[in-house]
Amino acid sequence: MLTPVLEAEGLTLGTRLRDVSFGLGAGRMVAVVGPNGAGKSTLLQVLAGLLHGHGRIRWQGRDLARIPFLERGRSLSWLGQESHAEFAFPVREVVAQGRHAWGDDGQGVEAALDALDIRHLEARPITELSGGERRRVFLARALATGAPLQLWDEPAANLDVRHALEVLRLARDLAGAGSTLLVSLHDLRTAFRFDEVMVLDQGRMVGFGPPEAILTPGLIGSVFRVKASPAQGLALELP
Ligand SMILES: Nc1ncnc2c1ncn2[C@@H]1O[C@H](COP(=O)(O)OP(=O)(O)OP(=O)(O)O)[C@@H](O)[C@H]1O
Repeated sequence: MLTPVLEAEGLTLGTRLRDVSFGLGAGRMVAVVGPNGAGKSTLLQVLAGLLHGHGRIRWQGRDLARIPFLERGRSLSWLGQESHAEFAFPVREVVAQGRHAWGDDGQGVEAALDALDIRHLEARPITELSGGERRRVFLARALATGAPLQLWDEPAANLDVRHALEVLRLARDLAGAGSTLLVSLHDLRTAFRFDEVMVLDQGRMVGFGPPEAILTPGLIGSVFRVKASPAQGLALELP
């Protein structure tokens, strides 16, 4: 097995996260699933250094908490669950904020505007966009960081079917270029398109591995309390 680039050991935060340990390889696309309140957002925020619990996090073998602030900003990017915007910055400026840790050099901003299909919105105040448009702006900001570790909390929330598929393709392209992605989501069928899936339930990790091995009808039944059948559902693809 490849040496993990991100290692978590015994992550604990009250009852929200209980003794969660795992290792993620470079270029892996990992889905985090679990019922409401399972701890998905909490885990991503702990990894991003926004919440502080117990346990250890190592990035490329180094204690993440000891990596200097700007270097951490270049290494990891966090996309929060909410797409609320407080201030009326133009879209382009919000995307460019992703370059803060690089001295606001503006690199990658053009590519991010195109990748998230928001170039036509670049001069608009972010406060005057729809929920899905705002989501794409924040995703573009995360992308512009160029960070090799992307932590995305429900990135496709509010996105139409086409843009949701594009985000999935973008994630795959990033992983193909060597980035590691940890992405929380609710759609279990989408989770099958990831390399690995991590299942959280009441703060505990109850499964981690290839989706086919983990998302069995038995596990889905016990964690989500729904009956799952292995039959294929509606399949949607980009043209
Ligand atoms: N600010 C907070 N203070 C205390 N407890 C919180 C806070 N935010 C969330 N929680 C609790 O932590 C637990 C995990 O919440 P979290 O947001 O991580 O779940 P989630 O899996 O992301 O859920 P969802 O699918 O609803 O987004 C829940 O029991 C929740 O009530």
